[in-house]
Amino acid sequence: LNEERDVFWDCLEQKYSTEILSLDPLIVYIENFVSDAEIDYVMKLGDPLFQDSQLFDDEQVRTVDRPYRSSSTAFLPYSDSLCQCIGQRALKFLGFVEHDAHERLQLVRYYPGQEYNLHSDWLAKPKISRSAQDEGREYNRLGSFFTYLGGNATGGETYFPFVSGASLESDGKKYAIPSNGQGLVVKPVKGSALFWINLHPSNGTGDQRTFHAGLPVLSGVKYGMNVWTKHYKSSPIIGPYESREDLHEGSYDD
Ligand SMILES: O=C(O)CCC(=O)C(=O)O
Ligand SMILES: [Fe+2]
Repeated sequence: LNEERDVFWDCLEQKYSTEILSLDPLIVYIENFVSDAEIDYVMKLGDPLFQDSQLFDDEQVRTVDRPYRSSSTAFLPYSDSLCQCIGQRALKFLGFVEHDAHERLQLVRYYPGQEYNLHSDWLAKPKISRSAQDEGREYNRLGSFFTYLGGNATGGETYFPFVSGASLESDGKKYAIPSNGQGLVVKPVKGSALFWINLHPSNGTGDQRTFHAGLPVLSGVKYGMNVWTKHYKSSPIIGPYESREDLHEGSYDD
């Protein structure tokens, strides 16, 4: 039944390319962040695990809030070898930015009419980690990697209303200025990812300008994948950064 789970992936180097869409807050477009084979695999892995997407309320309790967030979510097992490769790829991307650990990978799925209204990925109160290696430590979500996994959706762009728009030279295939002229919309192109920094580097508080939405899917289905990286309270956000190797194993379940 679960034969996919027994596949062991060696971490292959993935050749991706990057473009900066916004410097402050930092938003980077990453083309080819995951391969088609990786997408096929995580979609099969996640397929039986989808449940109604949840939100955190003010007390950090998970709740379902439709229609605010009407999609489905599948948490992927941290122990899976490909999930670990993708997680390490994300952490390596961070370079001199704190990259001790990330939350469990999660898939999101939107059917027509489904959306995720305006929200921040950072949390108003720090989260308390429940993972084995950093249990009890307070953290917030420093980096967001949102990867588009395909599904032939129309609509379903990711919308940042408070970020300066894309260059007028952009052809609109990857990202564009929305029709109202305000902000940035990024199209769900299979294999591409959007990376941004959620917290103010100076003090670790949430950056309001990173509020964003997953716009309603008009037709087809949209799949995405979240990888959120952690900033521990009282750690420096920007290096020179020496990562703690002992934290690289077994971080999951947040
Ligand atoms: O669906 C999107 O385009 C964005 C999803 C998102 O922001 C999230 O899952 O936190
Ligand atoms: Fe988000």
